[in-house]
Parts: sequence; structure tokens; C-alpha cells
Amino acid sequence: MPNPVYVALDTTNVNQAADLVAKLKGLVGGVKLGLEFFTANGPAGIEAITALGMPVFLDLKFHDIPNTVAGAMRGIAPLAARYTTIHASGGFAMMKAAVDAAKDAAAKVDRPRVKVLAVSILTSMDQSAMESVGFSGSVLEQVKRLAVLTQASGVDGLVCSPHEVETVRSMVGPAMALVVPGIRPAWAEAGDQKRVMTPKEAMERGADILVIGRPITAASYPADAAKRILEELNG
Ligand SMILES: O=c1ccn([C@@H]2O[C@H](COP(=O)(O)O)[C@@H](O)[C@H]2O)c(=O)[nH]1
Repeated sequence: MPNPVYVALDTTNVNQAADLVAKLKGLVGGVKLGLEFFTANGPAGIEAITALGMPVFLDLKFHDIPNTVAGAMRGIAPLAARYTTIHASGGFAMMKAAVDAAKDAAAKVDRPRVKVLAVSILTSMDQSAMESVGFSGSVLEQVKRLAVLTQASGVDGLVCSPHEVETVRSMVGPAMALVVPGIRPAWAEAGDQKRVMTPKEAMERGADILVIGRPITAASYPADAAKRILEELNG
């Protein structure tokens, strides 16, 4: 089985990210670069990390009208990321436009197409946070609704918390990638994450990819933390 861990390199500093890549190569399956890194370093920063030879997940969580999101997908096509993200709450038309643009753009630059993942409900939100923005149903019901919409739009995968992954897997089947942040080994602090679970539990419930940031990157010895997670996954 390929290593399912993508480590979230949430930093503004390219050298720090590159140093973590060097320390973690062979211990994680890929790296995730998000808004913090991209807003500080732009496409050149992404290219610098991609050049280090690990699969890159470009987590920019686009959420806008279909035409704008399609343009953004064309914009990132040359960066050769393996995965990118949009928000499922942008709706069917936006998600379809994103996938169509990713396909067209990849054909034009003659590269494998970036796989598009739709973020359902952020793992930092619990039931009361959902209600505070106007949702009356349960988190699980909303994630299920967005999973159906995501699959219908042709998007490649869904980002959800470990609490929903088993239900979503039973709904969408094996082909859709289920990417799961909110991962916390028993020895790590939850921080701002609300819907959390250990790496092993998340895999047992059907995750394909585990997104793990601070439990690795904020550890005194990131490579040791990544090894410990691998041991727990294999144990
Ligand atoms: O629902 C979501 C979607 C994305 N994320 C991202 O994953 C990492 C998690 O980092 P930790 O340090 O392990 O909390 C981070 O980059 C988020 O932007 C998420 O947490 N939840």
C-alpha cells in the first residue's frame, strides 16, 4: 500500500518547507501546500517544492462563480500538482466547471491532469459552528448531501473528517478518493481541529489519504513523529 500520509507544510517560508521535505522524504507519501504557503510564495514557491521530487497536493480551496474557478484551475495547471481543492458548497456548476477546466488545461500543457477534490465541511467546525452559519441539520447529513453533489459533478474526491468517512465510503464506492484531515495521533494536541481521530482509525474507516500537519511539523523531531505515525498505521 502506498504511504497515505500527506504532510501539510503550513509555513510562509520556502526554506523551512524544503527542510521539512528533506527530513520527511520516504516517511510520508506527499506534501500539502496551502493558502499560507501560496499567498507568501506564489507559483514560484510551489515549483521550488515540486522540484524536490515529492507529490504535491495544492490545497487552495477555490470557491467562486464557475467562470472564475475555471480560470483559477487553468492558472494552476502548469504547476503539476497531483491534487487540488475546491469547496463543494460552491455547487454542482462550479465543481463541474473546475473539472472541465482541469481537463482542458492539462491537455494544453501536455501534463497529467490535477485531481480535483471537493472540501465538504471543514474539520475545524463542529455542530454548533455549523448551526451558527445557518445549517440546521447534522454535520453528517450535510457532508452526505455534498458527497452526492460532488460525485454527480465528476469531481475526483471528497475531503471530509474521519467521523464521516465510513458513511461516505459506503455511499460513493471505491473509485472516489476520500481525503481526510483532522488527524490526531493520541499523543498530539487537537488545536483548532474539532472532528478528529487517530491515523489508524481513519484508515480503518475508509480514508485513502490522511492529511497531517502540526503533529509532524510542530514536533521537535518531525521525522520521528512521522515514523511513529507509520508504526501506528502498520501496527
Ligand atoms: O476540512 C479541512 C480541510 C483542509 N484542512 C487542511 O489540512 C491541514 C491540517 O493541518 P493540521 O496541522 O494537521 O491541523 C491544514 O493545512 C488545513 O488547511 C483541514 O484541516 N480541514
